[in-house]
Parts: sequence; structure tokens; C-alpha cells
Amino acid sequence: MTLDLRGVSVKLDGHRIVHEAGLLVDDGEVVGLVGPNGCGKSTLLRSIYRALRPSAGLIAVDGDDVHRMPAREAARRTAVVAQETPADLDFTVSEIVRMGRTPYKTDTSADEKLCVGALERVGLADRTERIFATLSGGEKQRVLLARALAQQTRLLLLDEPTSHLDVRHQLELLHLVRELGIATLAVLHDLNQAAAFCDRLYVMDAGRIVAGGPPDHVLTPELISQVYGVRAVHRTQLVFERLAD
Ligand SMILES: Nc1ncnc2c1ncn2[C@@H]1O[C@H](COP(=O)(O)OP(=O)(O)OP(=O)(O)O)[C@@H](O)[C@H]1O
Repeated sequence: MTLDLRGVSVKLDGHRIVHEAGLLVDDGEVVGLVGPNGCGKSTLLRSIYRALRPSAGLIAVDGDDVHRMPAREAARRTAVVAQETPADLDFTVSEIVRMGRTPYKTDTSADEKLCVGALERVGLADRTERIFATLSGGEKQRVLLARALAQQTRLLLLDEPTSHLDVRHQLELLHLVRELGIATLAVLHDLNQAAAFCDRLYVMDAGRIVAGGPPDHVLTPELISQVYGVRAVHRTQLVFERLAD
């Protein structure tokens, strides 16, 4: 499954927030989207999962325009882990994860098994009957990932998936996503983490994609200073790894 964006512009309330963005995620590739607050990353991601319609350009998943396919077909191809929405709050954990099966119109014991398996993978099999609203921020984020896993798509979109997670759960989520081996586009804020975890990065600034390529090529001190207005300095620091590694 590939994701191909060409000349995508998105307007909100008459303001052009994303300007002619182009990017590519190949099958099995993990690609990061980084950039300063307010540069348009979430807006671009929302246009890919059809929460917003672009004013211009093409968003193709496996060659087909996502905005011209039925919603169910789009949901069979693309899963998203974004921030929680108010609509999720009153459901139990297992109900939320079962929503991942909605595009398939089935309700079988195989679906049930898949959902239990997804919750096991994120380490929350013991929370199935809890009301989503009562979970911690990190637990909520992992439930939303379990829902995306249950959706069994070949393309995964992640919007700041580690923002509420402690260091161990951050590493576990990132490793889990890598293990899935599916095309992934992730909005990330931690540049070191993005560099370690992604095959390629795109950098956004003021609504435009200003750089793209392997992390080492993209995250130069010059670009970081131009885009973020800070100096990048190499220093020895604590690096965190999973105990299993
Ligand atoms: N309805 C709206 N009308 C006008 N501008 C909007 C609207 N919604 C969002 N924006 C603006 O669009 C810009 C891009 O927002 P977006 O959430 O895509 O940025 P982001 O890069 O994901 O930021 P962050 O890193 O802070 O999450 C921001 O300046 C935001 O204020």
C-alpha cells in the first residue's frame, strides 16, 4: 500500500493552511512528518483521513483518490491514531476497539479475537470493560492504537502518537509500529525520536513541505535553525532502549 500526495492545498475558514504539499510513503515504509507548532501537520494528516477535503491536489492510496472512494473503502485502507475525540468518551474500551471492525460489516468471533489480540498487543487486555473517559492519557492513546490495529489496514496515520506516553510506552509503541511492517506516516515532535524511528522524514514549515529524505540528510543544523529557530548541537546524552533489545 502506498500513499502519494501531489500539490495538496487545504484551506480553513478561507485561510490557506497547507500549500501544495507533496509526499510519498512506500509500502512498508515508516515516514515522519515534523515541523513547528501550527505549521499544518495535523491539517495535512486530516485531509488524508478525510476529516478535511483539500481545496486542490490529489491524495492517492494505492493509486486511488481517497476523496473519491466510498467511506467504507477508505476505512479499509487507512487507519488513524489521532487525539481522542469527545465522541469516544462514553464507550467502553472493548467497544472502542470493535469500532475498528466497522468497515468490514461483520460481527463474528474472529472479529472478537482480533480485538482482544489488539488490546493484548498494546498491553491493555485487562481494561476491556473500563469506560474510555476514565483511562489515563497514555492508556487512551494505546486504546486508540488498538482500534487502528483491529482495522487491519495497510496504511497507518499517526498524529503525535507518543504525546501522553512515558518513555517505556513510547519505545514500545514505536517498536510495535515498526514491527507491523505497514506503510506509516507519523506526525512526531521529538526530532531525535523521529530520526531513530523513521526511514524518511518530511519537514513542514508555514504550510509547505520544505525538505524530505533520510533523517541524516534532512535534519541538518542549517535546516533546524531555519525552521525552528534553534541551534542544533551534538552532545552525549542518555539514550533509552527497551530492556528486550
Ligand atoms: N478553523 C480554522 N481556521 C483558521 N485557521 C485554523 C483553523 N483550524 C486551525 N487553524 C490554524 O491552522 C494552522 C495549522 O494547524 P495544525 O493543527 O495543522 O498545525 P500543527 O502543525 O499540527 O501544529 P501542532 O504541532 O501545534 O499540533 C494553525 O495556525 C491553526 O491555528
